[in-house]
Amino acid sequence: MATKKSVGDLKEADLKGKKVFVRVDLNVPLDDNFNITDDTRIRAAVPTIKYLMGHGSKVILSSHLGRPKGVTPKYSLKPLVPRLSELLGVEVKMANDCIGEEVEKMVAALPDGGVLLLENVRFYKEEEKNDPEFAKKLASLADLYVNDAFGTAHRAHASTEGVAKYLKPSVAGFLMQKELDYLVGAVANPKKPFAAIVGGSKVSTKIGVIESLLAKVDILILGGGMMFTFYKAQGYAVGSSLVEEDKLDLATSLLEKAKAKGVSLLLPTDVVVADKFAADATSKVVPASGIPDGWMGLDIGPDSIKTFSESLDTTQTIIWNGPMGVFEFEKFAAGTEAIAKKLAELSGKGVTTIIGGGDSVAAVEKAGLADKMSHISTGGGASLELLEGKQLPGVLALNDA
Ligand SMILES: Nc1ncnc2c1ncn2[C@@H]1O[C@H](COP(=O)(O)OP(=O)(O)O)[C@@H](O)[C@H]1O
Ligand SMILES: O=C(OP(=O)(O)O)[C@H](O)COP(=O)(O)O
Repeated sequence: MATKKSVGDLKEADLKGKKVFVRVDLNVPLDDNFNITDDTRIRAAVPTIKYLMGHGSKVILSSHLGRPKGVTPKYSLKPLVPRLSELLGVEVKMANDCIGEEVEKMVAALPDGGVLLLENVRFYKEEEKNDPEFAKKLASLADLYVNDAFGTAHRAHASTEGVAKYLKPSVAGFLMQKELDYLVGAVANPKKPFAAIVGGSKVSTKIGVIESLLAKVDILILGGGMMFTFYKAQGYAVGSSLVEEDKLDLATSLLEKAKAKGVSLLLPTDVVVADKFAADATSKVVPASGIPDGWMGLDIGPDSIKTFSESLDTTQTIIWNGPMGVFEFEKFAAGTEAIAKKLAELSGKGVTTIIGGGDSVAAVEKAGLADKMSHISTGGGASLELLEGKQLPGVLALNDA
């Protein structure tokens, strides 16, 4: 992917007094009372917005929230205004729509350095259809386009892709740039030795990532639910653990590929097994080759934690995608927590540690270690696609540097 022009490359004259359409990903979790339960994505959007405010731009913020079908009050962006205002230190104005006359009036009334938040762009079905007329209407509100919505960059929607056709320049925001620097840059040119840790529930959702990383890493550590498909492929009994029967051949071929490429592939040597899939299940540690009938593996065991930690001690760059066990249950969270702690410790020693979105981020946050890592991605699906080596439409649409 060619390097994209960044908001930091624009000159004072490009920004002062200009109306800037900024696509951000403010798709944050809200509880039943509309309280924000995790404001990471709002905080991550702040540097670009503050930069534009500081350069005298009129900032028009656009985002989606959830997956509404038409106008759905539950998915309004209004509950985000107080937190956004607090973080930006200004009173953010809120529009009741994202296009139309009312919105145009509000944009016209914005002072230099002012911020207007448009209502959920997915209230229009045209957004996800990437309808050109709708994209034109969004574009007509502004003079230039900044895309800082990394979490939605894998979607070719009107506000993430279409709008770039009608606004020049179209540039990347600071968050977008940081995500690409780590998830593309650091992975393509890592300080070596380079290790990848891949976990999560299924092999099928991670095949692309494993294959793509096999070409780059020195060490590949596999854990989580997917490990049992690899065990079974090697002839081990797996009890009632999660197995994808139709992926056994694929698991064998991935093991062979790793060997051929000289990648040190580590599978857990011991497993925490449970008598049922529940938080209060009876559990015990068994060797990988000794999973009893009727028991299911829900975490990696202490020997595996030790072996994985020792091999990570030798590395300079680590990327992690997918938990080591069912970390949502306290009893089976030890493996994931230990890996999170190890990465935090190694970050402190100068190792580059990258957490590739999704549940691994939730696990690191649960362990209170988020601020210790080199980079935590704000995108689940988007980071997965990047790690698979795919191009993101929201990035492709931007002007080259
Ligand atoms: N041994 C296991 N058996 C069943 N599910 C597991 C196991 N280990 C991890 N998981 C589950 O995998 C899920 C995360 O998988 P995935 O979505 O692939 O990860 P990520 O979101 O990080 O990419 C978690 O909900 C976790 O409980
Ligand atoms: O939360 C998001 O995706 P993620 O859960 O994969 O990180 C993004 O805001 C994209 O949302 P979408 O998957 O409804 O297009």
